[in-house]
Amino acid sequence: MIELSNVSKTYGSGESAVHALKDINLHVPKGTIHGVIGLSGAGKSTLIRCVNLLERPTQGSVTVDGQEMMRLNRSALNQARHRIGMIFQHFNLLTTRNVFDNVALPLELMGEKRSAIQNRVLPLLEMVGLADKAKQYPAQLSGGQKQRVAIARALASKPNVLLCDEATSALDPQTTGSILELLRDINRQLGITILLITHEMEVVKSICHRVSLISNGKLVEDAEVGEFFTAPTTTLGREFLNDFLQLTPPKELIERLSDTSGEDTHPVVRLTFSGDAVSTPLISRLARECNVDVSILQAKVESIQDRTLGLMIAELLGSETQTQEAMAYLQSHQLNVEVLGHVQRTV
Ligand SMILES: Nc1ncnc2c1ncn2[C@@H]1O[C@H](COP(=O)(O)OP(=O)(O)OP(=O)(O)O)[C@@H](O)[C@H]1O
Repeated sequence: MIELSNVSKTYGSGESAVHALKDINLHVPKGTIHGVIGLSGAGKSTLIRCVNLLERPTQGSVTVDGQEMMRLNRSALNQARHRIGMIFQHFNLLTTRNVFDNVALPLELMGEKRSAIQNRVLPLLEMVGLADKAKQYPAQLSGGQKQRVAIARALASKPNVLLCDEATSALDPQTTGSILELLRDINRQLGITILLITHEMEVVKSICHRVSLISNGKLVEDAEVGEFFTAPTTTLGREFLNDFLQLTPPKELIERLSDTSGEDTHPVVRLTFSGDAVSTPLISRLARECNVDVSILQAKVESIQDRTLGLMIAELLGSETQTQEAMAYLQSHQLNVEVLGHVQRTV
């Protein structure tokens, strides 16, 4: 449904040029929800705005629903944009128009008759749960309600793609949850393909089927959500995951950690495991087969879509050779083992 091929975007030129997107390839199949996550300044907004040509790529091609967007003339581009809805972090509602008239706006611009507008807007307001707010003005609404109006407005022209630019970033967690639920319903009931950008893993976990990680203008990971949460392939991906899971060693331990290993130290490791490994008694086997004791500092199990993810921070207690063997043993059982550092032996 959405295809970006070798898309690059450079702002400015010469010494002040900013290469916001570098050779991006992205495929979002029809009916799916695809998240693009990245740090501030990574290029997320630029990427999503290239889909409906609010930003024109410097290079590459953008295809939406079979139409090559950069080849369209002005009027064909306008037509194509009717099929691509968009919502924004700060809602972008017209403050002088009431809820009904905000939702009606795209239909008015398309030259629809008042009766057709009435027939379209009222069911949309029902759908987003704001049928009783039609006459209210944006200033009288909460953030979540404003975003619902923006969603209804984005759906007014019956798009088959919805672009969400940090749509929940200005909302509290509970309201975020209800907006994400609405987006999921829209995807399921209307079959609308959704491309969203976010810096929040929670958003990706809640509704996305697939996710791409963008860093410094490049797509560095592209995976099913369950795969990304259980086995990110880049350091940045792991950082996002660790921040999300809040699995960081206690402060006292961080202060004691050193990079240097030796016979008088033992390693502190972060273990991530999924699938069969979650239900396998690996820790007791480690004691039996490698003669290494495990002191668990933190542990949790998370459900990510259809997968279970286990996480643990632990000290491995044994000689240097034994702990090396233990780590190799864990890796051979598909655990991701990350050495956080080494602490002086106290036992
Ligand atoms: N109109 C512009 N002119 C010049 N540079 C720009 C413009 N828009 C964005 N940039 C630059 O392009 C890079 C990517 O910006 P972009 O807004 O796409 O990132 P982002 O990931 O959406 O960031 P954030 O999460 O902070 O919104 C940044 O270095 C930014 O300063």
